[in-house]
Order: sequence, then structure tokens, then C-alpha cells
Amino acid sequence: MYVWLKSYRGEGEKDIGGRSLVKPVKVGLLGLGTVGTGVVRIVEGNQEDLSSQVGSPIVIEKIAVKNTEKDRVIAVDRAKLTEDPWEVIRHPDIDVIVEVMGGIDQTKEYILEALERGKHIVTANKDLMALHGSEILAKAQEKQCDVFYEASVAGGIPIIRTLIEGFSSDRITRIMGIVNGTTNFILTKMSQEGASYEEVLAEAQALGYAETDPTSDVEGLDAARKMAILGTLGFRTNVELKDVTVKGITSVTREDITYAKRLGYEMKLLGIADRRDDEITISVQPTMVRQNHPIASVNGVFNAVYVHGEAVGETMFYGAGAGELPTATSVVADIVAVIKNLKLGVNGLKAIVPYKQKRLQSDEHIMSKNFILLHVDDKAGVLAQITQIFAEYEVSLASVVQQPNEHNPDAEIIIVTHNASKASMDKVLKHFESLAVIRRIKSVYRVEG
Ligand SMILES: NC(=O)C1=CN([C@@H]2O[C@H](COP(=O)(O)OP(=O)(O)OC[C@H]3O[C@@H](n4cnc5c(N)ncnc54)[C@H](OP(=O)(O)O)[C@@H]3O)[C@@H](O)[C@H]2O)C=CC1
Ligand SMILES: N[C@@H](CC=O)C(=O)O
Ligand code: NA
Repeated sequence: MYVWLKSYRGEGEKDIGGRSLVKPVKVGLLGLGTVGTGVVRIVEGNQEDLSSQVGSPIVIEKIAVKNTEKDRVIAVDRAKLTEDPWEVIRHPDIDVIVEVMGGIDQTKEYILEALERGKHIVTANKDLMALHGSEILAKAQEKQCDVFYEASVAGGIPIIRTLIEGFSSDRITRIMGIVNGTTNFILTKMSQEGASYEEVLAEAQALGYAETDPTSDVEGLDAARKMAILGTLGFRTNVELKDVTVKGITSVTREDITYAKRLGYEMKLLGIADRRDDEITISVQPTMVRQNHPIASVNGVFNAVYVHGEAVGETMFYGAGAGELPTATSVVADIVAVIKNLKLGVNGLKAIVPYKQKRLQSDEHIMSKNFILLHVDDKAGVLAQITQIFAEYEVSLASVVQQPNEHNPDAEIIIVTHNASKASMDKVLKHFESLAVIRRIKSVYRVEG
């Protein structure tokens, strides 16, 4: 303990040349793309601060990349690069493996082997953690190793640590958030600048926000994986990806965004995890958020996670959800946490093992307000037929507006419901499909606030 405190204050032993005798902690990096580059920049740029916090220099010893010949935006010692991740995993001097290369099955093999060898893991990989987190964390516990994954959800926001530590005393009832930077960037630009979907997606890719395959961003899968992680931590039960209902933003049109604004809402891809009486429900879907809700003003690549606890009430966490340096701060903070645990000899003791039996809400219990845009025959009695169907399934309406359509001979009916069960809404929409006066169900969105 004495040595630890001495080195913590930067007073470690020195050799006769004044060089520190404190053994550096060696880190192996898998990946040197957007996030990996940020990790190198922060470890090198903040070395003095970092080493004084952990009591040892932090050295990036070896880096696995796909192509060692590729030009890099930072100067790296070429001798450290390898195209063989096993060389990093099996390196005898490396204590901490930082996985920022992505991938699922092969990457899981690397991580499990690294744990088998007693190495600690820091990863930004939500795909891996959402699908195989429980197996990886069980292995880590068996081997008394740390697996930290703060960067995997909401890039630079320390939300995982907050759920594990900050809310350990409370019972969380709701986690609601914008947890994908790419889609928030796209929706913001479509809403504020009238930009086209394709051009903004290309910009998000160029800025390093999007996944290698951006389908997982725009189809909502990336957000769903993050919500599975947050739900598991928040509700202390094993939320799996298949428990999350997912709809992405590919069908959101500029027209939908315009309607949302006109009614006082912003369109956001929202992840919502709710718990009532120990039954949970989790979804990711484009949602019209009332403009006076703080989440409505979260724009661009920013993310925000709103957490409601029984005791604490409402809280909200905001910051960059993707991008090189914001994401890398979370990765490097995890490295610091691993090394602090190393010094204290407590690695592997902080893993959160979900202990509650999972109970999912039935469609009768999943409640939301809804926006529905219908194109209908422009003739007498149509509105009455439609409102009659809502009444039949006991869905109460907050507002109904009928107006001529600017672009075709149909009329438009815009409906906002009060809270209604998913079961009732599904019945209403099914009934609409068979109603001759309804030309098309143009859009249906969840409404918040
Ligand atoms: N970008 C972001 O804002 C965020 C990303 N993440 C997650 O972080 C991880 C990394 O993302 P990001 O940095 O954007 O990805 P990039 O595509 O920018 O970088 C991936 C890196 O991994 C290397 N790599 C890929 N496959 C292999 C392989 N089989 N063997 C060796 N090296 C390999 C690539 O090598 P090479 O350079 O030679 O091509 C590259 O250096 C992903 O899991 C992502 O989901 C999490 C939060 C935010
Ligand atoms: N593609 C992701 C990157 C961070 O997780 C996003 O856009 O949020
Ligand atoms: Na985070």
C-alpha cells in the first residue's frame, strides 16, 4: 500500500539517471481506426495526468490492424503494428487488451482467450456486449479480470458507470435516450437544414460516427444493442437483443418531420426502457418528442440518456455519442479503472451479474401516445367512420385534424391519441387496412411528452 501511495503522488523510486523505476502497465490495442486513434492520442497526450493517477506509465505496446501498410493520421512506431490480433492477445507483457476493432464472433474468441490468459479487457463493442456480454462477464469473474465497456453506449457519456455505481441504491423505472449519434445527426440535419438523408449519412460516415456497415445505425440495431446493455444494467435483469422492439429511421420522410414540427414535436430515434411492477418493455423507434422535453433539443451527434428512479426522480446525462476523442475518453477512463484495480488487487470484483428474473410486459400493458397520418377519400362521413373505430377499441383521442392534401385529391387526417395500449393500437391499424375510405396509412409514430 505504501508503494502505491508513494507512486500515486508521483514519488516512485528513481534510478541514478533520474528515470522512474515504476513498472509501466502495458496495453495491447486491437484496432487503430476512429476510436483507436483517439485512444493513442489521449494516452500519449495526457500521459502525465494518467500516470500520476494510476502510479505507473501507460504504454501501448502492440497494435493489431487489418493493414499495416495503410497511412495513419497519427505517427505510430511501425514495429508496434501487426496484422495478427493473436500476437497482441498472447503477448506475455501485456496486461490490458483494448478492443476497438469491432466484429462479433471472431472478436469474442479473442476476448475469451485474453481472459483465459488473465488479461483485463476494455471494449467499445456494443454488438459484442449486447450479444455475448453475459458469457464474457462470467468468464471475467471466473478469471478475476475486469471487463469494462463504457464507450459501448453513448460514446463520451459515462452512463454505464453511472448506472452501475451512481444508481446502485435506487430502483430505476425508466431509461429513455438518444443513443445513436449517426441517426441523430441525420434527423437533425433533415429537420434543420432540409438536407437529404443520403447526403447526411455520407457526412456522418466521413466524420467517423457511423458503423462500418451503417445499416445497423439507420435500421436501429445499434441503438437496440445499446438499449439491451442499459436495460440489463438498469433493471438488473438479462435483457437480450430479441427483447427489444426495433424500428429505424429509413422510412422517416421530410414530410413526417415537418408534421412533427407543426404539431410542436421533434422527430428523434428514441430508445425507451420502461419498468412497471417488475415487468419491463424496451423499444427503439422514431418518436415525436414534445419540443419542451429536454431530449427534443439534443441535436447532431449528441446523445442524451434520461433516467428515472423511484427515489431520485428525473435525471439526464448529455454528451457526444460518437466520434474519435469523446469515445476515446471513455475507453481511456476504463483503462485507468483497470489499472487502479490492479494496484488495489481488486480486479474482477465489480462485475454486475443480473439477478432478477426477466418478465416482459404484454401488448396490453405497453402504453404510448401515438401520431397517425392517414390519406383518405375526401367525402362526407369519413372522419366519423374513423373515430368510431378508435372508440370501438377504447383508444381515446387527443386531437384530430382533417385537411386537404397539397399534392393529391385525397384528404389528410392527422390524429394524436392519448395513452393507448399497443394491443389496442394494433387492432385499430389492422381495422384501418380493411376500411375502403382509407387510401393509405401514411405514417404512425410513438409520441412522447
Ligand atoms: N466510431 C465511433 O464513434 C464509435 C465506435 N464504437 C465502436 O468502436 C469500435 C471501433 O469503431 P471505429 O474505430 O469507428 O472503427 P474503424 O472502422 O474506424 O476502425 C477499426 C479498426 O480495427 C482494425 N481492424 C478491423 N478488423 C480487424 C481485424 N480483423 N484484424 C485486425 N484489425 C482489424 C482496422 O484496421 P485498419 O485501420 O488497417 O483498417 C481499424 O484500425 C466498434 O466496435 C464500434 O462499434 C463505439 C462508440 C463510438
Ligand atoms: N455508430 C455509433 C457509434 C457510437 O456508438 C453512433 O452513431 O452512435
Ligand atoms: Na458511455
